[in-house]
Amino acid sequence: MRQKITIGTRSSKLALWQAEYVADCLRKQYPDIQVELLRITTKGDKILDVPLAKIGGKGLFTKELEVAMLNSDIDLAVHSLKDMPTALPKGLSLSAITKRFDFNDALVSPVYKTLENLPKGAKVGTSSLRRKAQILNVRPDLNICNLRGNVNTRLRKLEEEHFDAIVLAVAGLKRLGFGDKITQIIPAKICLPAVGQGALAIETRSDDDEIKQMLAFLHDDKTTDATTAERAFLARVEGGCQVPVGVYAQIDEDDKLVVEAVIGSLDGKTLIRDSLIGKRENASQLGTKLAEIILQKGGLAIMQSLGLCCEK
Ligand SMILES: NCc1[nH]cc(CCC(=O)O)c1CC(=O)O
Repeated sequence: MRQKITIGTRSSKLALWQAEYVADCLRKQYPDIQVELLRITTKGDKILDVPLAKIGGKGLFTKELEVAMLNSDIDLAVHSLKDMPTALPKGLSLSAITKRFDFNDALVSPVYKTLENLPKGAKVGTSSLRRKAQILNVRPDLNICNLRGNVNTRLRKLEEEHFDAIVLAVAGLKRLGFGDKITQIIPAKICLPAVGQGALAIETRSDDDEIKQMLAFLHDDKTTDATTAERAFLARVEGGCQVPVGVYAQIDEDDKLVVEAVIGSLDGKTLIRDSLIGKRENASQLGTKLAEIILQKGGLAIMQSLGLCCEK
């Protein structure tokens, strides 16, 4: 067995927390192995002032890490699953998906606390088209303004730029110790999360069987099945975070997989939302099928109006 494992990570506080978390798990599991972090800057980290939807490009936060892995500078990369493109570069695999604890989005609104309580026309910060469309659907009066940057930056801008509320993932806030700033967990019936939100993905070289085996203890079956359906949905609509697409899958009490998803128009007036239930072993087909249904019910027209084609 190898003596040392090098984990590649972005340098944002959230990325470092995630990489440290996996490093600690590995150190506990394999006390004799040295585990190190190597910080790598990605394009997404460099372009901070442009809404992600405008930069486009898949794998904005992952590409440089993948190059390092293919060069064997690092053995694995830790990502938020939601930042992972649905198709990985040749030679790389998703080797473990960790247990998901929090999938929802959160409102941070020190004065008004909840969406319902926000005054008419309140200034709400998010650059996510998914969050924007779903929030406008229930509160068309709100003034949604762009808010980019990592979690710490966004919390700082909440005050500096006088937002009445900002929207962030519960998972990221909690990981960084900002759980107490959350004033409302936005229910999934209002806002479906991004694909894979709240789960960590560990990426390795496809042929590195040793590291894959070493990571097996971090793998969570239920989260993997659920996020497999979510990623299949996204792969079919080819949305990324550039379109208002939300999807959430979970395993119910009968061990069935329940997938819910939405495609929305940018103004939030139209939300095409539906759900499917099926067997866990058919996760991928279930996600694809739900995508077909939602596209057919009007999702395709929305995608086309955005200049995004997903006909297959
Ligand atoms: N887009 C950036 C990003 N990538 C992962 C998370 C949060 C952690 C997660 O969803 O697992 C965040 C911040 C956010 O959306 O608020």
